Amino acid sequence: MDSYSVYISVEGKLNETVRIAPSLSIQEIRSVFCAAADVSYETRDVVLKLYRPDGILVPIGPHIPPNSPETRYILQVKQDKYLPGASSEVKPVIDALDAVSALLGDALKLKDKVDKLKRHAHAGGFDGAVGTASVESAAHASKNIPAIRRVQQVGLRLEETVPKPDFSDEVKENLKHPTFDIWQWQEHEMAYLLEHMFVEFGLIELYKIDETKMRRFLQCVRCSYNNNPFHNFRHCFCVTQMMYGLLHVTGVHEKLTPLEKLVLLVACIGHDLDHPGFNNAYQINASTELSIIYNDISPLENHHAAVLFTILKSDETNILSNLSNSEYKEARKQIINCILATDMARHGELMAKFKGYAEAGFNYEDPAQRTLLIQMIVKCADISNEVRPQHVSEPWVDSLLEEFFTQSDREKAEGLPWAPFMDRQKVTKASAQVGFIGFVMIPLFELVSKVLPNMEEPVIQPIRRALDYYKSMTG
Ligand SMILES: Nc1nc2c(ncn2[C@@H]2O[C@@H]3COP(=O)(O)O[C@H]3[C@H]2O)c(=O)[nH]1
Ligand SMILES: [Mg+2]
Ligand SMILES: [Zn+2]
Repeated sequence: MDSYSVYISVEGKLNETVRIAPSLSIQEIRSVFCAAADVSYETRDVVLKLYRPDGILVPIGPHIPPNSPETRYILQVKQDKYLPGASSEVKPVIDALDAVSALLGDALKLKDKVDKLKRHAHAGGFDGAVGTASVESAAHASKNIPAIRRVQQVGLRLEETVPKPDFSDEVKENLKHPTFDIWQWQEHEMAYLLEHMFVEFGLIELYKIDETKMRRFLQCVRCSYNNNPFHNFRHCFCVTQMMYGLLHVTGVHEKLTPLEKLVLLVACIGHDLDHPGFNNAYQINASTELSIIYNDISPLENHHAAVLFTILKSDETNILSNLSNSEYKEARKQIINCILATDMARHGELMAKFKGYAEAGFNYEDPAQRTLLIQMIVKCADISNEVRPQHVSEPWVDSLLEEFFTQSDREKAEGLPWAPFMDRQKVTKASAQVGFIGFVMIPLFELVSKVLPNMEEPVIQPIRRALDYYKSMTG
């Protein structure tokens, strides 16, 4: 198909004509629309919305339906801005974020205890140096962990509370599929779509979750994701939406208990909280505060779970406050299990265990097998970008490589070891994806499809198409 004109009106005022060729990449198509709207193009900060005259959203991709000057689409350009000043909703969120800071700052209180121990030990000839070093690092960490810096800035970063958008039935239905276009939504809209998932699973009613608490919780989560190229709030939304989509296309949501669905939602939402943009290998090799606090054992995943439960510890944002004690205990255990399972260092171990269960005939009656199943669903969702249509998934590869290259550049500059898959001299988009899809994604999704039905057409075939696409790029 040749290139064709698409007629648009920017924000309903300025008329423009853009030329679309199906050979353009999604980034090129977006940049053409940004140029028409006279805004600079940056994937992460700008959300483009294209509406038909009747108000229906048109997906921005290689197959925008042609129109005429009489049926112009309306282009809206949205930017997630953080306005100064606080609405009444903001204060409790700041309080909750303060709690994150206070909890991590608790490490400081340990210092007194260790100082006492040290005096005691010196009297007996014991050198307490090792203990002191780690506690000082923990104290140091409390000042340097990004969540705490953000707490100090949060007054400036929080957006005024925006009323809930009226999502159409079509949007609510699309949300249940892996084809959902995650680029069309601003951050507050993604937060409301997350809220909708709790509603749809009947969890708000069952667990008596207060609407205001839910919104504060999601706002607090949103503020506790960093603006990394890849590990940001939109990634959190993608993972949660894909988990929600997987439950629907496989029908497994009917086999899961409400508590398991609650666990899956909260775990996905919290799974990369406060990710610093540098992976566990960096944390460990650079002896960062996180690696010291967590003794090199999944430092990031432990931190994500700790930040999540700090947010949940504050009554203002505790969406689990009406669970019974035993339900809360179980939910907490399972959420932590799910988040810790996202450390790819444990990939082989979890795959082998699940393979054993799958080959023996998966037993839904066995609690250990159910736990592993929900961990595997979270793992699938976490690495699922290539399940999405190409125009949705491709920008994520650029973002991931940007984050990887920033890390390896820094490792080189700091004299630390770096991984070849993060090295800008060695990696291309195609080589990164051929390896990752072939060796990690396909084995994982095929294994899970031995237990969950109906994955072939909506989930596995798109992954195979992505593999073919990237293979064709390597020539
Ligand atoms: N090359 C490549 N790596 C990915 C992709 N999706 C996820 N990953 C990696 O898998 C990891 C899963 O956990 P993280 O989100 O911490 O970091 C992720 C990336 O390192 C992808 O599409 N391509
Ligand atoms: Mg992670
Ligand atoms: Zn993730």
